Amino acid sequence: MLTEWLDHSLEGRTPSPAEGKAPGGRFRLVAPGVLELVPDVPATQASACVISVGIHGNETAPMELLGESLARLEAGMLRLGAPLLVILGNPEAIRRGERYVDTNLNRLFCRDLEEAGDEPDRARALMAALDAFYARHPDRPRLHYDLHTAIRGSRYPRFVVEPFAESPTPPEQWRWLAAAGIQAVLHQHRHSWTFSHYSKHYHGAAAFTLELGRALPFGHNDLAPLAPMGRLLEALIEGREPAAGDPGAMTFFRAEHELVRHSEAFRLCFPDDTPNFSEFPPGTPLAEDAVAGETRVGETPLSVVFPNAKVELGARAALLVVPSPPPG
Ligand SMILES: O=C(O)CCC(=O)N[C@@H](CCC(=O)O)C(=O)O
Ligand SMILES: [Zn+2]
Repeated sequence: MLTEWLDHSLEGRTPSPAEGKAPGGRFRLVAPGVLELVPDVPATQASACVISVGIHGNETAPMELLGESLARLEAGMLRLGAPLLVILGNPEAIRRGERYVDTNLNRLFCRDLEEAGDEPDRARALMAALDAFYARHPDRPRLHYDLHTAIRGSRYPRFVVEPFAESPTPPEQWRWLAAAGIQAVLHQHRHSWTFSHYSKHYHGAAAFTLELGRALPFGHNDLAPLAPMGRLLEALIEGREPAAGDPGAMTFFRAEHELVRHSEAFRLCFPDDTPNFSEFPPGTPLAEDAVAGETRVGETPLSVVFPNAKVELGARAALLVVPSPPPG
């Protein structure tokens, strides 16, 4: 049933049955593409965990990775030990194999959202599901891993974005992420209204956007480099303490500026396939925009992450980042 849930949700069918037993607990469908797993006996230290995939419809490796873990749970190779909310973010975009249908879902997770449309409606449904889930577990640590893949290659193929928020990230997260093969951490410098930011900002969750390689169609992903990440997800599902690695093995960055596309004529001054975290020396022209003019690197070298000249008007076209000391 758990593995069929992914397929049925993508086919737009309501999985049947909508609730039932799973090894160590039970499952229930909360909303289309939203599955709650409730352990019979949650481990004392277990977090209330949200794992989301497919917020962007063309980012398939996380769906395959999560599908493998759900299959192992269903087969009895894992035992549920933590309250878990599993989310398939944008089913219609996944069906089309596109990043989004009308607008980027991962910019809409704000309680003041007023826009109408399918993606705004989906954001409201996901925010409501997440609010209700965390409210059912008021005394547990909260965690949200929002799994993505990136459009371009990267000097660090596996990295996380730590959303900006008041609540500090618990230090064990750095050890878990290091053991899971994460190579770099990017600390956001301002509110970004992404799904992981929602959990951190409104619920104080330890929350990250995880970039797990490049976006490729279903069936073209090499999941081998993601095996340590799969082990982290499975430890969380079972309510076990995840393996700890050395955070010193990861490279830390913080965002310094954001390039925004203000006009149709916006263009980046470097090739489209420039890998994430490529560094540009002082004085390098980075972007030209009919409204904002030219952006150049100032006195400090800057590295570029998520460059994309074709974003919607008013949206982020790149993050400009600098190295930063490891936390703590
Ligand atoms: O590769 C790209 O340009 C985009 C990959 C992606 O979807 N990244 C997320 C990052 C979210 C964050 O800033 O936390 C996004 O753009 O939504
Ligand atoms: Zn994405």
